[in-house]
Amino acid sequence: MKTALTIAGSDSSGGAGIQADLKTFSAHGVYGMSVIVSITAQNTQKVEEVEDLSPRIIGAQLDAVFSDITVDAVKIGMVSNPEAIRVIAEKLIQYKPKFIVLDPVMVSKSGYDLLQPEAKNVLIEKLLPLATIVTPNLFEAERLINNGEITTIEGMKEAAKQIYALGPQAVLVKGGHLEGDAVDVFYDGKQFETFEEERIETKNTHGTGCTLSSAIASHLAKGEALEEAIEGAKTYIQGAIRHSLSIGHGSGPTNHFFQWFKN
Ligand SMILES: Nc1ncnc2c1ncn2[C@@H]1O[C@H](COP(=O)(O)OP(=O)(O)OP(=O)(O)O)[C@@H](O)[C@H]1O
Ligand SMILES: Cc1ncc(COP(=O)(O)O)c(N)n1
Repeated sequence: MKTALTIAGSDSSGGAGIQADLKTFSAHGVYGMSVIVSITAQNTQKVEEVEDLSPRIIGAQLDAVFSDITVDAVKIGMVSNPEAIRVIAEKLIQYKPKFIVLDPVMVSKSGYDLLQPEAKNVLIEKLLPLATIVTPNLFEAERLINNGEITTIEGMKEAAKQIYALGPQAVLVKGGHLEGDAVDVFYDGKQFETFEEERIETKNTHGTGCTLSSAIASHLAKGEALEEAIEGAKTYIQGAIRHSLSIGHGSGPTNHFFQWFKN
């Protein structure tokens, strides 16, 4: 069985973060493992509190996994602070996993900062160059390049190019927050490709970015080429949003088992 590792924050409500990633890996038939960077007390309405784990225990989790198990793909989500980012980068350079999908999580859908402001430049410097692909949403893409608001597909293409110049092997700028269809723009330094699905009208989009990035990691772990992996992940996220769950009083989670259990 192929394996994937998520390095991210825990979401107590199970809709985003580590929990969404592990459910996504399972739904793809990939064996999931986790390195927890931070613990959030959150639900579908808000993030109440965040507590970061020490760089020491983050490093120890990474050593424990990589020293024993072959990791076919890594997904990185919420990394919270500069010290955590530094130890993650150091260990990834040491262990050299074949694929790294970096979701540069900055702010929760409910508006809480999940990346400390001073950590942004460390993420750019230390993690972007290690990424097989980085998957910012519009807000994150704007913050990565500090070049104004992105409001069009052309703007997403320009942003993808500028983010590519920061060192990742490829970029997928997600258009979930744009008007109209859900269009994501891919750039790998050679060509652009757009991945398009019909927009689904729902408030239940908690964890969509986490789900998409771990679905890409799952497909890469199974040996698919990058564009094929994105295509597969985009089909998956569409089903997971279409059958998303009205759990809680706020923005409900994606449904990872929609093939078997439609809500
Ligand atoms: N309402 C929707 N209908 C269809 N696809 C959507 C919808 N909202 C988001 N998507 C898709 O879901 C994926 C995640 O995009 P989004 O821009 O929401 O990421 P995100 O903001 O990082 O997510 P989150 O922070 O909630 O985890 C993208 O492929 C996007 O196109
Ligand atoms: C631990 C963790 N990681 C990521 C997100 C982003 O997801 P969303 O933007 O849907 O709130 C989150 N809320 N919590």
